[in-house]
Amino acid sequence: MSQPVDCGPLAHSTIPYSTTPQTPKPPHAPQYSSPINAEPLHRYTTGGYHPITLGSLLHQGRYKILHKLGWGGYSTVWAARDEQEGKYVAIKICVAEDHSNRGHREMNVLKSLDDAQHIVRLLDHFDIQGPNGIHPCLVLEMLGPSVSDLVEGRFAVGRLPGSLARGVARQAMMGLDALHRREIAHGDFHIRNLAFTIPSVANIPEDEFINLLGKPDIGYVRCNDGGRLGPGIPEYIVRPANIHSRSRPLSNTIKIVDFGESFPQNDAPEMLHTPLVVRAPEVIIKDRLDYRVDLWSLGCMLFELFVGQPPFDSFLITPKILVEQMQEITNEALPDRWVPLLESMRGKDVTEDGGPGLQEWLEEMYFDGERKEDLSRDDIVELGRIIRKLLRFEPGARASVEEILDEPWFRA
Ligand SMILES: Nc1ncnc2c1ncn2[C@@H]1O[C@H](COP(=O)(O)OP(=O)(O)OP(=O)(O)O)[C@@H](O)[C@H]1O
Repeated sequence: MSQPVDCGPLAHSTIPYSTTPQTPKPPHAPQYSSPINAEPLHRYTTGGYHPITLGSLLHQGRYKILHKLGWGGYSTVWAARDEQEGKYVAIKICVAEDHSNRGHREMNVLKSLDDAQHIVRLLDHFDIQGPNGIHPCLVLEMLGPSVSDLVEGRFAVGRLPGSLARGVARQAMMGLDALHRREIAHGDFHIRNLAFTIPSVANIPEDEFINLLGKPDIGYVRCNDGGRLGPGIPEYIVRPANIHSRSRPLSNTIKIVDFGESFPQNDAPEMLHTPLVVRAPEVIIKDRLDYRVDLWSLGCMLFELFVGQPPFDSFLITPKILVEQMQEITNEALPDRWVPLLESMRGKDVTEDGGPGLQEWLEEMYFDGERKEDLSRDDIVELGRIIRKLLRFEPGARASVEEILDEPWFRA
């Protein structure tokens, strides 16, 4: 009898872009609560997040924490003033797991990409020791909202105008091409990991900078049984700054962020935590991985950038159904070596109802009659042809980023 295949973290299959904390949520009632809903409090534990307060000084007093910019499954990210250089930066304080391999991996990759265009700049790095362990800290250039935050915050139609989408796609591909030329894979390539740059805030006074981000909104943490907070628990949770509000000027430049899943070509991991909607089929099937996982994700990203939603639906789906959806949309047979692996996966079969192919699906989604359409049918046909070159099951059959960048449609 065939063995079921462990398909990795399925917990986030219900939410398209959720992150994957490595420590499972405790089964019992939460011990702590805060009126501000941000990073999960149960992750403030040994190996988890570092508790921090506004005004803290890090790295021998060089960086002063002023606001929170965001959080992910592996870090909290803070706006800080570099007192030495008189400028504002983002500090990504990673979790302390295994002395955070992920944080160090991200740091090493960014160090090797110092001169690459469309990649977030690493300005400095250091470790801090706290009650939950030793945390790698990455000092990054401060960026603005992600592409998806911008769409949510400023484009009621749920997608970018076609010309902006084309510019974003081109820049994302230039950044990815720079990575691939250095034989590095991103491993987590999607529109949430593309962020717009912001106009320089280098020389403004601290109170003006805080005004720009909005006064921090904090919610005190309390112990649900009325007891005292443990040593690794923060005094309060800060609501991330709303940097995508309409009033703030933005540039048209984007950069790729979040290199925590990146890997060099000669040291591929066995598993990646890319969100299920953009996860390459070889990751789901558990075949060998290499940088070409990014090419599949790029195909999904292009679809989502122009259409406003990803091509595959991962809502309450099993990996097996997702691969079957991929087969339907790409209209491709699975590589022979994957067939037994797919068969052995848990999950019920879908009925053979012959759903739409990629081109049909793209047109149906783009010309849905509800959203502004500023690209022509010819544009969408071209886009479909390009995406088709990326959404190929065999990694070796996928077009390189360079080839896609060279497409006349992207050079127009
Ligand atoms: N350089 C930056 N400038 C401004 N904000 C940033 C920057 N880097 C990260 N952020 C904010 O912090 C959030 C978390 O960052 P990031 O995705 O890198 O963390 P992570 O812990 O690796 O997350 P994930 O679980 O998504 O892998 C981002 O969604 C973004 O809102």
